Amino acid sequence: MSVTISIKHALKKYGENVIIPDLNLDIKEGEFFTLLGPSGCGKTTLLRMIAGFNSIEGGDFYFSDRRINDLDPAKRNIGMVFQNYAIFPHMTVRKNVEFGLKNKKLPKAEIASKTDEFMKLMQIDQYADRLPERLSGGQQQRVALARALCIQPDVLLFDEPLSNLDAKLRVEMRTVIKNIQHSVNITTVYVTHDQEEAMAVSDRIAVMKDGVIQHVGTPKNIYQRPANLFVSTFIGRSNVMNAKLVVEGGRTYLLTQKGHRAEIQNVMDQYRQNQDVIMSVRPEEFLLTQDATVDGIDGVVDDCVFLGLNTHYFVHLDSGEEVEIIQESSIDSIIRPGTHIKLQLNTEKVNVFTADGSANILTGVCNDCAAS
Ligand SMILES: Nc1ncnc2c1ncn2[C@@H]1O[C@H](COP(=O)(O)OP(=O)(O)OP(=O)(O)O)[C@@H](O)[C@H]1O
Repeated sequence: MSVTISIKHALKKYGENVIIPDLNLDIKEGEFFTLLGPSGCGKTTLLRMIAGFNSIEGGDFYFSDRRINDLDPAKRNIGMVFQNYAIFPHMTVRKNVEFGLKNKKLPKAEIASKTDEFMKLMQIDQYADRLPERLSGGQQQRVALARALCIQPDVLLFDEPLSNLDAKLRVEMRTVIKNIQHSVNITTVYVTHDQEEAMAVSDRIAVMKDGVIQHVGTPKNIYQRPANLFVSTFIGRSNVMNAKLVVEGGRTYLLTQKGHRAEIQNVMDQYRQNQDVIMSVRPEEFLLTQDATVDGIDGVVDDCVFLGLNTHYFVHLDSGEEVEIIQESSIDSIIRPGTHIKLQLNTEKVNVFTADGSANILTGVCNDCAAS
């Protein structure tokens, strides 16, 4: 049976160092939930608190209605696939998979049938009698996954499970993990620092920094309406520029450094006032034209990189700012370095933050964090 995970006011310290000051989080039943953030932000620490391997200095952890703070890790019914939680090298694939079932002291026939079932599910049944050293990295992770799944856990925990694999296998294995998770529907917490991996597998993502959750939302919401400047620059690429918000006659405009003005509709009421802001634009969201009569931001192409489907332009704006623009490639319209161009802002696609970067001032930020 799958469970919800609820974390209320979690506090974690190592000695005097506060790693997680006050964290609140609600994970839904059957959800694929990812903790994403830069190295050292506390993802593994939080995962290990959920697993029961780390002490909890404050707060409450629940699996559904059951408080688990003092529950022994072995009694939490958790399946784990950790980067350094390697499968046993001296045991065959079959013995590795049946390990958890033996610990549960299930009848022999049930152990054999469940082991077969999960080796088949993970497509490793043909290697049942091999030792792990004769398997590829991807196959070894399939063994780890089969071992985690066959005990029918309430919760699955993954800590950077793909980081030892090469790029191609990482992409293949993340699809395997996502599909298996959806078919077994077990509440899953997945730790990674790779934002593309997080976007590819997750139902929802929590972006963390310094032990504090910055934004909880679907991959699409986090990408399109990041809650603050940190999230905007950590997830995907963003061009960040200084701008001013100008309110005139009931209308709101974004004024860029060289005086270009574009009307913006979706500013939250409490922020609708003249103020310095930071504007962030995804490289694919600029409209770039060579038409000098268009009302746009002036710049000169410094470099262009043709990458097949897309062409990347590096543009020097008259304000001194540098931006990257991605356009779909078209054989006859590659713009050469040195060309004067105009950039138009699609104000529905830009994000605008307070001058300190701490908040997105546009509507549409959906922060599902319990603490917010
Ligand atoms: N056993 C420990 N004793 C003291 N400090 C620790 C211990 N484990 C982790 N830390 C510190 O806690 C902070 C968070 O570490 P944690 O491993 O949770 O980060 P992370 O986000 O998972 O990073 P990474 O992606 O590099 O694994 C780091 O500053 C780390 O140095």
